Amino acid sequence: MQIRPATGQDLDVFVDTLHAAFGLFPETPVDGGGLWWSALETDRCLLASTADGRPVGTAATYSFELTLPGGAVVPAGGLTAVGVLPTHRRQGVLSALMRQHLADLRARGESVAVLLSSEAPIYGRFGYGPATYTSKLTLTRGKAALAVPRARGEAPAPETGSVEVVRRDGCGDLLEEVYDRYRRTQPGALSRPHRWWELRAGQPPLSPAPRYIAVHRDADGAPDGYASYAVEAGTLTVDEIIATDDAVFTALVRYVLGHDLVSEVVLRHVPADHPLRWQLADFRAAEVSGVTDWLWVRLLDVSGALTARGWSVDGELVLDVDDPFLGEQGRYLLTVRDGKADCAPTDRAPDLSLDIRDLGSLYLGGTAPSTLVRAGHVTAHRPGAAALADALFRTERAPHCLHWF
Ligand SMILES: CC(=O)SCCNC(=O)CCNC(=O)[C@H](O)C(C)(C)COP(=O)(O)OP(=O)(O)OC[C@H]1O[C@@H](n2cnc3c(N)ncnc32)[C@H](O)[C@@H]1OP(=O)(O)O
Repeated sequence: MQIRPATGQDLDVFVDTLHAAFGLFPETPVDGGGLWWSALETDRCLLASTADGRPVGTAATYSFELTLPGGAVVPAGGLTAVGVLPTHRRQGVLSALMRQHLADLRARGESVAVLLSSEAPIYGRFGYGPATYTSKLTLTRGKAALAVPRARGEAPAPETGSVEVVRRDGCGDLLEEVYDRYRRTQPGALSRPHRWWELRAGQPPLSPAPRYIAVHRDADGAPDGYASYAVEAGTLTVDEIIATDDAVFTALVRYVLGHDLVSEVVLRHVPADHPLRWQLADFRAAEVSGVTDWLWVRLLDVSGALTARGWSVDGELVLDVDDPFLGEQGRYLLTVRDGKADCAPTDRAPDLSLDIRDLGSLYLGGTAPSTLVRAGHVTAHRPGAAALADALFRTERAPHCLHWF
């Protein structure tokens, strides 16, 4: 078997091989991912072939940026389009593709790798762990009134913004601009490269599927949020609400809840810790379902990655990190002062021992170290070590990613 980078001439073969691996036909419905393959970066596609040149496996990488806790934005190679023909499975084709993929990322200096996993058991062995989570909220419209805010102290700011409804095709660059502003403030969010918007590649509102867009504007008329939605058989389904602050999110929820001839509003992709349920007059008017992992993270440079993110409390922690797939092992002293970390090799006794996949799960603050200690994945070597790690890794808001790739 050989692994080689694809060329522009290989694109049809690449896409055909991938579709055969999934048992799909190339006419992917627009709602299922739009013209996803048109956004592939050919120079970051890998083809695995048999000795006689027959293609049997594929993998591709997107050049994303990932927002970290603290607001830093770093390059992150997004693995996608992984497929091995049913006739060649469980013979090590994916393992060979992964070795090449991770080596390519390191050669480019990317210290964080990400993916969305079709099946949860596949990628842990390659060092990836689930790092962000998402859920679906179903609101029974008749019960789901928003309550009057009841915080003491300052009166809530009066709503000065406005909402305008446009069709997706009439939005121009507005969605791209608003999304880009939002993703820079949301840990766990990925960039959506300009090509994706240009080519209408991805799930709605990127895809050509028809959608209405409720655009929120601030008091000066500048767009600061949107909701992409469609109504069918009395259910209004929101693909995504992108809001540059919580008040804009609430205003867009108020808009969709006010839609006539709708009995149910479904919000796809709501972060696990979202305050919306607390804003309803009836806490049970929102049913949470489909809670699932979304973005998986793999670190390729432990020190580089840990020093890139921001931290909210001071402290010191010694981490013993094992990376079985790459055959690496390291012990690091993480020292956090004033929001920044220093991370250096050490021979001090470890506080926690963990696999690189677990560090990927902790990295964005979406998984508590104590949860993985209790699950038996991470070893805490002294009392209080897990609580200290919880305090260090915790972020003010859960990381969240709603980009599909
Ligand atoms: C980021 C993305 O693109 S996600 C999309 C992934 N693709 C798909 O789901 C399409 C359908 N599935 C496939 O094409 C293939 O089954 C793949 C790509 C998941 C796996 O490819 P293979 O070449 O069979 O994997 P490979 O032989 O390298 O397996 C390595 C190890 O992972 C295990 N493994 C591979 N796939 C799975 C799976 N779906 N579930 C559980 N274990 C798995 C193998 O058993 C093997 O374990 P071992 O080392 O203990 O023997």
